[in-house]
Amino acid sequence: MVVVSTTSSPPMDKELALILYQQSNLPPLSVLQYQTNIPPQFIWPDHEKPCLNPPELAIPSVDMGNFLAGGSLAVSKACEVIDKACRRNGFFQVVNHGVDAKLVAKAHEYMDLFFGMELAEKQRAQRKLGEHCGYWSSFTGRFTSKLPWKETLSLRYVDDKRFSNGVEEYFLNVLGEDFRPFGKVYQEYCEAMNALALQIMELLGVSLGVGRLFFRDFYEGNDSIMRLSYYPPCQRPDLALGTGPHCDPTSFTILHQDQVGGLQVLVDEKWYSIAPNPHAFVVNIGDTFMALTNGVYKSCLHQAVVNNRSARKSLAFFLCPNMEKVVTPPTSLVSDKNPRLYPDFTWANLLEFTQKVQRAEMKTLEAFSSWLQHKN
Ligand SMILES: C=C1C[C@]23C[C@H]1CC[C@H]2[C@]1(C)CCC[C@@](C)(C(=O)O)[C@H]1[C@@H]3C(=O)O
Ligand SMILES: O=C(O)CCC(=O)C(=O)O
Ligand SMILES: [Fe+2]
Repeated sequence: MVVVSTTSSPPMDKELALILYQQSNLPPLSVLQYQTNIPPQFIWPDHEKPCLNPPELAIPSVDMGNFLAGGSLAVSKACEVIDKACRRNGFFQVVNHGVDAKLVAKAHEYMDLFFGMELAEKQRAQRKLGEHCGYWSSFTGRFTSKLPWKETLSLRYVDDKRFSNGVEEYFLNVLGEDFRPFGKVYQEYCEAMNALALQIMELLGVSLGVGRLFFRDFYEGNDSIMRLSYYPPCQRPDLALGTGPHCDPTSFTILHQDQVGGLQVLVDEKWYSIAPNPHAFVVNIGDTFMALTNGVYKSCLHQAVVNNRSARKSLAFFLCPNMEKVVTPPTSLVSDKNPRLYPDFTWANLLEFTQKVQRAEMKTLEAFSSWLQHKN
């Protein structure tokens, strides 16, 4: 069933509307954003309906400036904050991170340009079924219910000299020479995120007592995902969700959200919002790192809500291990008292699970573990 209210929509090319209707039964969000009658595919069940005005989370801040300056007292202070946050819910933010504010601003600017393009142009980078990179929007996706109110562009970033210009080349190969400036900005942004991610890994190694280089080395050659998310306004933010409740299946995420706000996290069964801070990156532990620490550091349920006033953007760098690396916790984190919680796996296994078997939601790690054990 399609619910199309024609009252407040801007005009749309009739031929395009027809093609889209035939393909998916859903008009694109550029049309739906004006409608109060939203298609049922976007309406989330009652127990997952968005919480619109939750209290703000007092998110712990880690000053990377002190760490970068190299003082050992500063490192142990930062690690104390990280350890406490990661044992509890896996969310903290980093400030004085050394990433150029102009680069972050450019990355947002180019998102406006990309998502503002004609649909057919964006679809030249269409993400294929079962793959995790490319342009994606709900009406072209693999799901039919609990659709997220967003469009995304996901890019693969590999920390390997052999793919040193991989992001830039993606734009050139898929979208053409005119997109070189996009490629350059996101190449540079991914490199900055990778450098920051490896620094945070050093802090995580110290805070878990496994040594400063343990995780840093593990994530060398990482095969990560850079995702640009664009959330158009929605006339029924009480019914729809930009990104539904989930734990990131990845290792950790470094997120920059714009000033609009919409990121929420579930702590002790209650939703809290994470206020935008243009100078900070929000970091959250994902399921892969939770497994790598044998459950000591937690991944935590979060979501992104939408609003009826303005579009929202976020830039997420999902750090992932190299596809071949076996995710197995260091021996110091396993004992009779703390037996293994998850089987050994590779990121290739978990990625396959989220792309071909079950969408990442709540309890993905448990579902994945039993799928893997039955598969082998
Ligand atoms: C490997 C991934 C799958 C998702 C993108 C990255 C990391 C986060 C995952 C995701 C965002 C979790 C919520 C559901 C999802 C389908 C989405 O809303 O986009 C997930 C991504 C995905 O499967 O594409
Ligand atoms: O856009 C956001 O603020 C968060 C999105 C998110 O959690 C994700 O893409 O995994
Ligand atoms: Fe997430």
